Amino acid sequence: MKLLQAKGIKRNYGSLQVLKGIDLEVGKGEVVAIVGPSGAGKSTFLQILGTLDKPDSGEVWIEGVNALGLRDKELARFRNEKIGFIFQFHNLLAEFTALENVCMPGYIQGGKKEKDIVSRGKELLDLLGLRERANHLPSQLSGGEQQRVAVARALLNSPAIILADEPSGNLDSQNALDLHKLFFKLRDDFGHTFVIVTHNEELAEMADRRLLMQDGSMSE
Ligand SMILES: Nc1ncnc2c1ncn2[C@@H]1O[C@H](COP(=O)(O)OP(=O)(O)OP(=O)(O)O)[C@@H](O)[C@H]1O
Repeated sequence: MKLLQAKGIKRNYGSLQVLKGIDLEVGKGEVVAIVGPSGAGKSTFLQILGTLDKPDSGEVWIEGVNALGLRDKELARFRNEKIGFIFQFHNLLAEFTALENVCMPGYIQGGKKEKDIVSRGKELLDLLGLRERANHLPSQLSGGEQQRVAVARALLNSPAIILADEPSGNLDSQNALDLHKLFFKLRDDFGHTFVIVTHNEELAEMADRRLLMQDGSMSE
């Protein structure tokens, strides 16, 4: 059983056929990059994989669960537990510290002890070289640090898969390279699995698979 399976994903916006029946299988510990021209539907596809958007037809299976078959509340819980998201703009909450932002998916999940959530949050900040930044607000962090906080947040619940949409799109080349290396370290050391939409060719070349999205279809 593959960790993630998307089958026959179709999505239209009005008369525009953005996704024309896309299949994708991702195994545990794989790093998959999706590239393609602007407007090709990469973000739309990633949103569907992340269960944030529903396709017009098709299926998304994660760890053997038919995600689109879940009801709203179950789906929200499943998403928070199984999927980590990293966006181009980190989307950190401005009024919360780095540590509080990282812990947020743990609080949302419910049923976890605050002490355990905080210790996991601190462990992740340590791992990502942000120990000294735990009590800083996002505005007090550099762009690279903010994005590493977002990575730590994505990892808090030890998700099955991490979906990243242009994660280095807002970073200078050195910070981008550092972030890319971090993804591979997280894969090598902990077996994390990534699907990354990117315009960054260097990252796409580093990935185990580079998929091209074009004209509503995807090819290797
Ligand atoms: N909510 C929406 N309503 C109508 N059309 C949309 C909507 N969202 C996306 N589209 C259209 O669907 C197409 C695919 O958009 P999408 O953002 O998935 O592309 P992309 O490949 O991620 O592009 P980019 O590389 O520029 O981010 C585009 O033509 C876009 O205009």
